[in-house]
Amino acid sequence: MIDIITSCFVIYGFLFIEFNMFAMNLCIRNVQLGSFFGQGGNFVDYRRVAVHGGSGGSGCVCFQRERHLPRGPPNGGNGGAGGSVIFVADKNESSLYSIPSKISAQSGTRGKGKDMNGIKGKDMIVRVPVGTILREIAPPSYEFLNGYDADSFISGSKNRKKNSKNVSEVSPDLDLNSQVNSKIPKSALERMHAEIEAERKEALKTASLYNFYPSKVIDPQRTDLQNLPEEYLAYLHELSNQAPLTHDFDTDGQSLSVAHGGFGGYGNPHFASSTNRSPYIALNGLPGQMRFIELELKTIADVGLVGLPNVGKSTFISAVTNAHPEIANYPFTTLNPYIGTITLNNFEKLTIADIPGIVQGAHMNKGLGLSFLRHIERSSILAYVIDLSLPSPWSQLNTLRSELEFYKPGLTKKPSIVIANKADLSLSAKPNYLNWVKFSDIPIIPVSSKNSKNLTKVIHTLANLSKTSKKSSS
Ligand SMILES: Nc1nc2c(ncn2[C@@H]2O[C@H](COP(=O)(O)OP(=O)(O)OP(=O)(O)O)[C@@H](O)[C@H]2O)c(=O)[nH]1
Ligand SMILES: [Mg+2]
Repeated sequence: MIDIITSCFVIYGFLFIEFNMFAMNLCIRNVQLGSFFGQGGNFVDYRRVAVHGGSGGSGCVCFQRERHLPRGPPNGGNGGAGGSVIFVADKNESSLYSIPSKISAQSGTRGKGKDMNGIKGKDMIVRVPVGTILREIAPPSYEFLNGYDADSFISGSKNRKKNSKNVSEVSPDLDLNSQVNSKIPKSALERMHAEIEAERKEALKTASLYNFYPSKVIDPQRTDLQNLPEEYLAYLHELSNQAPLTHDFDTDGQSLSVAHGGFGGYGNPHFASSTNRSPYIALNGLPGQMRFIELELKTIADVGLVGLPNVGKSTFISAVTNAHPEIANYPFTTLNPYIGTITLNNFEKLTIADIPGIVQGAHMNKGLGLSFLRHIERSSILAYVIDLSLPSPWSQLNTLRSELEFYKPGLTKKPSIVIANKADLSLSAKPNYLNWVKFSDIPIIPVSSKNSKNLTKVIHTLANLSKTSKKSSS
């Protein structure tokens, strides 16, 4: 049991410092991200966050005292539990921009006399867009930060630093023994002193879970110190053995408690027994869970529009849905994804995602790179928007397909169509189309998004494809 307690405190002591450093580091990163996304509004689709449940309040040591009752029964209240950090998927959110880099829930307050229990800490509710994927990551390492020395924060933290890369890698037994063994001196007397010191430290660690009445001296030999309540031990065990978390917030209203609040300590009535009717001990509250997570927003739309820059993707989505991204005659007008919705004749909804343009070599970070493809990765249908007025328009499709395959092999296997846009623009548009349909392996629909020509045909085709893919997946 002492091992569990020791490991908890070692891990949590260190993680607390990691937690603050992590948040500090993210502040630096966010400034950089902010300037990048400054041009395209407040859109952020990736965040790393440190999450901390509130600590539990301590139990109280107190006795009923009245004029006629000089030695009354114990009446110290229990500490309030810490609040939890709860993530909720919200369809009204569209970006991770407002998620802070460090999220903590409120701590519980301590218990008071007259059986007054502490107040439970408030839960912290964090709203994330539907389509957010949450993954737990290892606590970060800060060796790259100049001048940061973990040892200056915790005395004797060398072993912890070595084991800090992954919580699950930390073995409490190993850690403790290596600390003790490394200090074993040579002479018998010194060895005995070291053993006594190690025992005393262990006893104090156990004792640190307790809240003693101030005038009482801590006696590490007390056997009642070992009788910790089951639920308290279960929580300590949970803290040191928490399983890594992954979650996909794919429906509106879905919620997940990411960091539980700490256990509130019991007041002294909990320790009253037939042999000890005036217990002078209570339990301290326990720290809340701590996790380091990454959030990645992968939009969930039925149809993903993919195309080179300036081919008319935004013009198309503006013409058929309620979304109105900026349209202009230069490349990279759109810098963030936009989601538009069409209500079909049967009142079903079809969502379409418009993303920034992709250029040849985007997988080598040309243009805006390929990271925006995460927003069409989960679409069941792909619609390639092609500028039909340019010579050999099919080469645009080849470029797009090869870039999509670079991003995620097999992505182009989804049901697809070509929206051959700007069919009104040049005389070559018609012959281009007639040549292409002869060998194309996917349907091509010539349209003019600007003049709203032939758009109903596109909507019907997309609606049918969506219906078939929904049927085959159910
Ligand atoms: N003639 C004609 N022009 C079009 C058509 N569709 C779009 N355009 C024009 O093409 C230009 C680019 O349109 P956008 O919708 O901004 O293109 P985009 O693909 O979203 O561009 P990026 O966001 O930069 O990737 C604008 O000047 C539009 O008016 C069309 O069907 N016919
Ligand atoms: Mg655009």
